[in-house]
Amino acid sequence: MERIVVIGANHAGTAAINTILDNYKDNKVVIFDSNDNISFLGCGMALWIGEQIHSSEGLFYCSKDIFEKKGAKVYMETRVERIDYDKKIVFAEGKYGQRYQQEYDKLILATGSLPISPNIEGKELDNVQFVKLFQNAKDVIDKLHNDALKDIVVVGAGYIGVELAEAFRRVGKNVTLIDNMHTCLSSYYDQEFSDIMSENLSSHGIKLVYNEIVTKLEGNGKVEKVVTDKNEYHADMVVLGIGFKPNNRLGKDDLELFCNGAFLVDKQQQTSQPDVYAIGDCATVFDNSIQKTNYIALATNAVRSGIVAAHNVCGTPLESIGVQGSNGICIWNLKMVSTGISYAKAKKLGYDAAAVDYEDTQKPAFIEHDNYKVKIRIVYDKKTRIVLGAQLCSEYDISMAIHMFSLAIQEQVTIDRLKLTDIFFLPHFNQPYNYFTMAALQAK
Ligand SMILES: Cc1cc2nc3c(=O)[nH]c(=O)nc-3n(C[C@H](O)[C@H](O)[C@H](O)COP(=O)(O)OP(=O)(O)OC[C@H]3O[C@@H](n4cnc5c(N)ncnc54)[C@H](O)[C@@H]3O)c2cc1C
Ligand SMILES: NC(=O)C1=CN([C@@H]2O[C@H](COP(=O)(O)OP(=O)(O)OC[C@H]3O[C@@H](n4cnc5c(N)ncnc54)[C@H](O)[C@@H]3O)[C@@H](O)[C@H]2O)C=CC1
Repeated sequence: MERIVVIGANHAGTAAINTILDNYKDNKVVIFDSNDNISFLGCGMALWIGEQIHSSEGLFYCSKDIFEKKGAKVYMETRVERIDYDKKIVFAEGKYGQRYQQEYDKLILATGSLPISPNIEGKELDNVQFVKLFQNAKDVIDKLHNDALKDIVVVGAGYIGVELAEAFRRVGKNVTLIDNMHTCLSSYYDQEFSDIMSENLSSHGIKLVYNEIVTKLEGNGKVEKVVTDKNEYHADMVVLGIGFKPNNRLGKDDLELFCNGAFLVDKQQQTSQPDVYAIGDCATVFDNSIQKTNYIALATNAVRSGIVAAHNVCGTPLESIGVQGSNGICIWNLKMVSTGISYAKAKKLGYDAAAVDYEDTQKPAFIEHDNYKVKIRIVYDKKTRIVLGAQLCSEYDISMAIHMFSLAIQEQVTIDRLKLTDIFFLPHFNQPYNYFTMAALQAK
C-alpha cells in the first residue's frame, strides 16, 4: 500500500484522484484543498453571470463526499503550507488553525494557477475583481444586482475577458473591453479571425479599446476610473482577466521550473524530485505544434495530465502524448475554434510558415436553412510541410471540426496529406468540395 498525497482537488486533482480511487483501490489517498468546493467549472462562470443558465448547481461534477465514499481522506479548507521533500512530509493548516503533518510515498501537486495581478496603483480598490473561483463569480453576481452599478471595464480581451464582456452586456451593463494588443483573442487567432469577433462584440454594444495599457485605477474606496496610457474610462467595476500564472509556491525552491515558473514535468508528469508529480495549471505541457515544452492553462489539459500522473504514481507506466492547446469560444452564437499556433505566432517563433484560407457555406447553396458561412485557415511549415495550426469561425457549430486538425498536429501530419483526406459528403451536413479539402489544396 502506497501513501499518495494530492494537493489541490480541482480539475487536475479530481481527475488524478478519481483515476487512483477507481483503478487502484489498495492505496491510501490523502487530499488537501484550501478551498471549500471541488471541481468548479470556471467555464460555466460567464453563462451563470450572463444568466444563460439559472444557477450554479450544475457547475460542479465532484465533491468531498464522492471521494470519501471511495475511501479517500479529504481535508477541505486546509492549505498546505510547506513540503519537506527530503523527509517526504506535507505540512498543512486548517481554517481554524488545526495543523497536520502527512507523510507520503508519492506526491501529486495540483495547485493550479492564479490570475495575473498587474502591477498598477489602485488594484486593491473595492469592485476590482478577479474571476477564477466560484466565490469570485458569486461576489460579482451579487454586485451586478445593484442597478447603480452600470459601467464595467474588463481588462484583457482574452478568453475570460471576451466571455465576461458578453455576460455583462447580457445583463444590461455598459461594457468597455481593454487590451494592450491590437485586437482581441490574439493568443489564439490571427487578426482576420479576431476582427470578426471584434465586429460581433461592437455590434452588441461593447466598447473596444485596443493598443492601450492600463496604468492605474482610481477611486475613493471603490473604483471609479481606469486610466490608460492614452485615455480614461469611468468604471463602477473593473474585471481583470490578463492571464494566469502557475501557482508554484510549494515547490519553487525545490523543483525545476519552466521560464514562467511552472513545475517542469516529463511526459509522465514527473517533476525533478523523485516521487513528486505535477499536473494541470501548475505544470508544463509538451506542445506538439512547436515540439517543445510550453505552458497552456486549460481544464482539458488538467484532466488529461491528472489521468497520466495517476497511472504512473500507481505503477502503470503511461506517457502523455502532448497537447495542441485546442480551444473554442462562442459569443452571441459566433463560434470560433483553434488549435496549434496562429500564422502570426508561427512567424514570431521564426517558422517559415504559410497560411491557406477558404470561405464557403457549410452545406450546398440549395440547403436553405441552418446553412452558415464557415471561414477556415490552416497554418503549416513550408519547409517540413507539417501542419502547425488551424482556425475556424462560423455561426454553424463547427466545433468538432477542429479535432481533426488537433490530431493532425499531434501526429505531425503534412498539409499535403490533408489535401486528399477522405471526408464524407451529405448535403444535410456539408459539401462535396468541402472547405477542409479546398483550403488544403491551396497549399503550394
Ligand atoms: C472564467 C474561466 C473560464 C474558463 N473556461 C475554460 C474553458 O472553457 N475551457 C478550458 O479548458 N479551460 C477553461 N478555464 C481554465 C480552467 O479553469 C483551468 O485550466 C483549470 O481550472 C485548471 O485546473 P487545475 O486543477 O490545474 O487548477 P485550479 O483550477 O487552479 O485548481 C487548483 C486547486 O488547488 C488548490 N490549492 C492551491 N494551492 C493549495 C495549497 N497550498 N494547499 C491546498 N490546496 C491548494 C486550490 O484551492 C484549487 O482547488 C477557465 C478558467 C476560468 C477562470
Ligand atoms: N473558452 C476557453 O477555453 C477558456 C479558457 N480560459 C483559459 O484560462 C486562462 C486564463 O484566461 P485569460 O485570463 O483570459 O487569459 P488569456 O491568455 O486568454 O488572455 C489574456 C489577455 O490579456 C491581455 N493582456 C495581458 N496583459 C495585459 C495588460 N497589462 N493590459 C491589458 N491586457 C493585457 C492579453 O493580450 C490577452 O488578450 C487561459 O489559459 C485561457 O485559455 C479561460 C476562459 C475560457
